[in-house]
Amino acid sequence: MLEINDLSVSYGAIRAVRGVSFSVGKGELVSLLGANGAGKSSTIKCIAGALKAAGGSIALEGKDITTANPEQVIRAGLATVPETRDVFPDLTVAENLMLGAYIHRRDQAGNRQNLEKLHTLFPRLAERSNQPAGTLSGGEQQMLVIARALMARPRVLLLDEPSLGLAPAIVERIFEMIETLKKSGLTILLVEQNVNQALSVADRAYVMRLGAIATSGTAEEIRATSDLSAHYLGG
Ligand SMILES: Nc1ncnc2c1ncn2[C@@H]1O[C@H](COP(=O)(O)OP(=O)(O)OP(=O)(O)O)[C@@H](O)[C@H]1O
Repeated sequence: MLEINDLSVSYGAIRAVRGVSFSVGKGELVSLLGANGAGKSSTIKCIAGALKAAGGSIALEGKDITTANPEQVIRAGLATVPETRDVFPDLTVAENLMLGAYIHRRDQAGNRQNLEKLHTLFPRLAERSNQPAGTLSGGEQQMLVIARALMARPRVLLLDEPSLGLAPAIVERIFEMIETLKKSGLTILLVEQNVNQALSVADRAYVMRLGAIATSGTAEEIRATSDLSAHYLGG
């Protein structure tokens, strides 16, 4: 579904991502793990079209999207939920969701149908439809940005640190939703600092360290890797 080959990302002289390769199969949930500064967000931003690749390639369902801009990436079938979790605070929950459906704006019937489906998955958002998004709690805003990305009807979803700064009980609920999305057949790439939570839902994982893939395997293999903490602690 998603094939990253020898990807590099630079900020001027800083090489944040150095020849990273990985893949995500259809219906798979793959997690990208690693300590602060390992290069996870830079990788995600590059896939999403928000950063230019300095080298390598990105293919979605066999189609090259390496130089695609963010709108072209979404149109190709890949939506991203950035870690910044930014909602439009003065717009209502419903208006925020409709902005996610921008590329399908001529298909109002399809959008209504998709919105109904998402309201079943996120009942809290249905209850808060007419409330300004800025008044939602952190967990509700996270649900809103995930639902807004799903309004684009992607086949691949990129989630950047969905648990960041949320209380443990809310994190549990966010991960339950991620599992539900996976069961619906969605292909997911999940960037996380919360290793245990990520491995509890992931089929496979890649661990990044200093801009490169340090280790990879099934969730069980990664869990059993004795040097996982070393990757996190920089050992
Ligand atoms: N806009 C930028 N300008 C310069 N350097 C940057 C910029 N963004 C990131 N970097 C650097 O690139 C490297 C990788 O950062 P990145 O945010 O991709 O890591 P990360 O694994 O996502 O970390 P975190 O979990 O803290 O978000 C870091 O050394 C960081 O300082």
